[in-house]
Amino acid sequence: MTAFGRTGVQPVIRVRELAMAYGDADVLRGVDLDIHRGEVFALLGPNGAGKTTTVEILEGFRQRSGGEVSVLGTDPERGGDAWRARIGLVLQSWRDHRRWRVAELLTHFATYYPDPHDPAELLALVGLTDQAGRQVDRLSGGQRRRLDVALGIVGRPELLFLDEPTTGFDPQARHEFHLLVEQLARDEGVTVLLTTHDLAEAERLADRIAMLVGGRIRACGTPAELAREAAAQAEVRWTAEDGTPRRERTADPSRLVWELHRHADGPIADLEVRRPTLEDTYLHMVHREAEGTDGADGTDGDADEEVPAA
Ligand SMILES: Nc1ncnc2c1ncn2[C@@H]1O[C@H](COP(=O)(O)OP(=O)(O)OP(=O)(O)O)[C@@H](O)[C@H]1O
Repeated sequence: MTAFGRTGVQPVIRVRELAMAYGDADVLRGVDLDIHRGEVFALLGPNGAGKTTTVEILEGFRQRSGGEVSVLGTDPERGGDAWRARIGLVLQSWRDHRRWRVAELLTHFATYYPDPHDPAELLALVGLTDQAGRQVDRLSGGQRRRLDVALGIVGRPELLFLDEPTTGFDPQARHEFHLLVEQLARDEGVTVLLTTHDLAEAERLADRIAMLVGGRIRACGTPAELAREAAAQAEVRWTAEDGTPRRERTADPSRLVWELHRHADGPIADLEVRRPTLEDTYLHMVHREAEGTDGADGTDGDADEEVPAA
């Protein structure tokens, strides 16, 4: 974990009390976020939680109902062409230019930007060199998505929005895409905001993860911090002295292991501690919200906090 939030540098994305209502329906009820330069940040949440709404507000495509938003130092509602050129979008629904050839399309998009990537180099980077002369509508789903990514980054954006980027990727393509995102963040300092339903992808790629549930950020931090905040329980497994397999869930596995050792005559057979996964944490958060047991007490993910409030 880097020292994001402690540098005093203006975050790339700063959101305070963001509210959004569609008619009578409150979708966002006071979202706070700080996302810093070079950070890969994942926004998770159940269907209909408001992830796309949030991202569209940040991209300047949707007008918010309330709150403050700054993206690259500008309110997206007032962002002009120069601001937009600093942002890359990889949307879910890009379906234009079917009859163009891959290299032609990328070269054409490059002309919109002052300092674009070299199209041939970019095709190599996303693994599409062999498809350079192919018509867009002859690409496979995964190849098409790689082209979407190439189009999203051709202008050397400082900030890249990735909306469910690897849907339809095979495992190899997904792996290569993850390497590409890591490279963009690490080598070029690109800030990435990713929405995904793939928890393994979020865990693999993101420096920090925010969980948007019930119109608020319910938790924000590294996967380990989220697990602590959710107090999701670890599972301890062992084989008892009479040979019976045992398992117990606990928030304090080291105490349980210590107790086991205190009462045992020798080593504990097959002892195993399984820490809560991001999926455990996520499901815990979503269930807590559904049951109305979340206090909504202001711990909603001020991303400046290195360790979220317990
Ligand atoms: N233009 C709109 N008019 C009215 N309601 C909308 C509009 N767009 C979204 N909504 C509603 O707002 C809520 C949030 O939608 P949004 O698409 O932001 O969720 P999401 O978290 O991106 O969901 P998913 O994971 O399914 O993509 C949903 O209940 C949706 O029906």
